[in-house]
Amino acid sequence: MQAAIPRLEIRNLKRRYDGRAVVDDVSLQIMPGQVTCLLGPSGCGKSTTLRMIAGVEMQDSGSIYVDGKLICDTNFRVPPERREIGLMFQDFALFPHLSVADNVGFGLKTMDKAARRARIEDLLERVDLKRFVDGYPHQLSGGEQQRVALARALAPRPRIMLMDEPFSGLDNRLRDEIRDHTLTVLKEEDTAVLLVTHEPDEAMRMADEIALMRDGKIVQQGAPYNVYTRPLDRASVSFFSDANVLHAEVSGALAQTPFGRFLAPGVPDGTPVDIVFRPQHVRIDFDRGGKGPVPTATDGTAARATVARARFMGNESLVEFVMDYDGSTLKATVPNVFLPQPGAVMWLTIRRDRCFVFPVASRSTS
Ligand SMILES: Nc1ncnc2c1ncn2[C@@H]1O[C@H](COP(=O)(O)OP(=O)(O)OP(=O)(O)O)[C@@H](O)[C@H]1O
Repeated sequence: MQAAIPRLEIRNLKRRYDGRAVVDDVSLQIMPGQVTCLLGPSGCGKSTTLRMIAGVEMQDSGSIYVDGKLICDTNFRVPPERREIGLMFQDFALFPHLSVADNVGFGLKTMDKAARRARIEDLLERVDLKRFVDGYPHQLSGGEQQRVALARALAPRPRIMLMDEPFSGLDNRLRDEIRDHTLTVLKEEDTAVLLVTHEPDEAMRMADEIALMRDGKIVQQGAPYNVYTRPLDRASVSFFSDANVLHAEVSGALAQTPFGRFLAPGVPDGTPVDIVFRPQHVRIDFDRGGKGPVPTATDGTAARATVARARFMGNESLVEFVMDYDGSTLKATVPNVFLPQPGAVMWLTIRRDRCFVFPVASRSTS
C-alpha cells in the first residue's frame, strides 16, 4: 500500500532575525482532516512559522510541500494567493461595508452567481448564521463575527487552514462553544489545520496532535494525551499545569526523598534529579493524633504538612502546604468542596505512577 501523502509538510524551516534563530529547523507533517496545534510560550516562533507557510514571509532555508508538491524553498516560491491556504487570525477583520454574504463570498469571485450563493448559504448554515446572510458585520456579536470569519476562510475550500490564536479575543464561555463548533466545521471540510496557540487548554481541546515549541524548535510532538502524560522535561510539565518539584540525588538507581524512594532506572549514582508531579496527584490525609496514613507500596511514605492557603475554585480546591521536613511549599488540588483551614495539619502522599523523574544537568540551573 502506498504511504499517505501529507496535506502539509514542512521540512527544516529556519528563520533568523538580527542573527538570532527564531525558527530553528522546524519540520512537521499534517494529514487532511487533521488538526495540529503549534503550542508554546510567547515569542517561541509560532507565528513566524505560520507566516512562512502562508507565504507572507520567506524562510532562510527549508522547504514547504502541499499534497507532496513543493510550494516553497529558497529557489522556488508559489505566491501566497496561489497556495490554497485559508487564514484566520485573532484580529480577523470582516469588511465592514460588505454584507455577511459578500464577506463569506469574497474569495469566490470566479464562481458563477448561483453556485457562489449556494456555497455561501451552505457555510452560513453550518456556522449557524444563515439568518444573517444579508446583515452587516456591525449587527453581529464578536462570536458571530468570528464564525463569519471562519466561513469566509473556508469558502474557497482551502487545502490548509492556518489559525493564529483565533479565539483569544472572545470571552471564556463563548470561546469554548466557538472552539467546538469550529472544530466540527473544519473536520467536515477535511482541511488540514495548523493552529497556533500559547494556551495548553486550547491545544488539548482542539488538537489531534500537539507540537510543543520552545526557543524556535519543536521539542516534543504527539497526541495531547501522550504529550501531557509523558512530558519531555520539567518545563513541559509546568507548561501544562502547576508542578511540584522534589530535589534528590540518585543512589543505586533510587532517589531518596521525604516521600520515600523513587525509581530512577539507568540514572548514574550521584546524579541530581527533579521529581516532578502535578497538584492533582497529591493525596491528602487527616492527621490522626500525630500519625499519618499507613504507607502503601504504591504511594510510599506520607509527609506531614500544614495548610498555608486554600482556595475554592469551583470543581476543585487548590491547597498550598508548607512541608514539615524543610519548610518548602507543595500544591495539591482536591476535588469538590473540601476546603481545609489554614493551620490544619495533614499528611501528603504522592501518586508514584504519576511522577516524573528528570535528571538535571546541574542543580544551579534547575
Ligand atoms: N519582523 C521581525 N523582526 C525582528 N524580530 C522579529 C520579527 N518578527 C518576529 N520577531 C521575533 O521573533 C521571535 C518569534 O516571534 P513570533 O511572533 O514568531 O513568536 P510567537 O511564538 O508567535 O509569539 P506570540 O505568541 O507572542 O505571538 C520574537 O522574539 C519576535 O520578537
